[in-house]
Amino acid sequence: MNTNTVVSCKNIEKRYKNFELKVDSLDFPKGFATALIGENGAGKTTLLELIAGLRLEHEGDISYFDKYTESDRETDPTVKNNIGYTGTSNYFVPNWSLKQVKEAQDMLFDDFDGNKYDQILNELAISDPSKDKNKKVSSLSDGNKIKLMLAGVFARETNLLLMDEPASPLDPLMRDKLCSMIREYLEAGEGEKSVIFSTHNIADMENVTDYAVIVENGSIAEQGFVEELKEKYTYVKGDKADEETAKPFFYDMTSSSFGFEGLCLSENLDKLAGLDLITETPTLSQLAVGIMRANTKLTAIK
Ligand SMILES: Nc1ncnc2c1ncn2[C@@H]1O[C@H](COP(=O)(O)OP(=O)(O)OP(=O)(O)O)[C@@H](O)[C@H]1O
Repeated sequence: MNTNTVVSCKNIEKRYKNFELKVDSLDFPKGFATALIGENGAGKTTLLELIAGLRLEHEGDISYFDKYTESDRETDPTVKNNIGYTGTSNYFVPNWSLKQVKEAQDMLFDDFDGNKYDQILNELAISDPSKDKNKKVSSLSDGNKIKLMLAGVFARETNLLLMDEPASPLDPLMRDKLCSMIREYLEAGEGEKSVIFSTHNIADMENVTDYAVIVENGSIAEQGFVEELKEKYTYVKGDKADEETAKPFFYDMTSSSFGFEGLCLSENLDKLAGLDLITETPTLSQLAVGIMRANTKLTAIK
């Protein structure tokens, strides 16, 4: 698929004492929702924060909207104003009232739409703006603090949303609502708006994930449009008797006393001809877990 790029990462290296993120080339498609998926400590937050400009020191280059550099992101307000970011922890002052949170965002962002913000807070069932304006941020639950940040970014006129695990603290209904909000945001952008989010809630976010990037041990283990990945890999199940014959042609296999199952590269399926197997299109969860397990450095998981 030929697509434009909203964020392009080239030769990125970010080192900590016990960790290195190394990304040779990663282009996030413009007009789509991309999910960053990977085990704990894989480097998803590090990558998102490098893109958001919250961690500045690194090697390599990140470009935005096909033309802007990282230095443009810092100096040109049109770039910064075009990007919304939500992190895993609340960035509003705990002692602020909801009224102060709204005023601060109104002051910080020219494109902040107060009416839209109130409407989103209402839809997210966090507050009735006419009654709750004196409620303190600190009195909100973790999920409601995340909703406050989500309302803030969705109430702005941006072309790129970066969201670090937005679904984690949300209940299932609100995850569904978040998916709708992301879909509506993309549709309103008519190909110009993009979303990049990290998630461990793969099944809940599957229907809003167009492109997936699987991050493992600081590098990109796999990436692609979900529909293309579902063609590249096939989910295969078989009986115990065929396990040893099939194993060399599996990308990732788990076995029990009854049989085996796992991901196979579709191009290898002909090598399994003659075995009594069930083949299925993998779900995004099956794809992600299989790819994560095949690439993890945690031997206990293998
Ligand atoms: N400021 C820091 N100093 C040292 N090491 C760090 C720092 N920030 C992150 N790391 C390390 O970098 C690695 C990647 O962390 P990161 O938060 O990016 O992972 P993640 O994929 O977002 O994990 P999770 O799914 O648990 O949120 C971890 O080993 C972490 O300990």
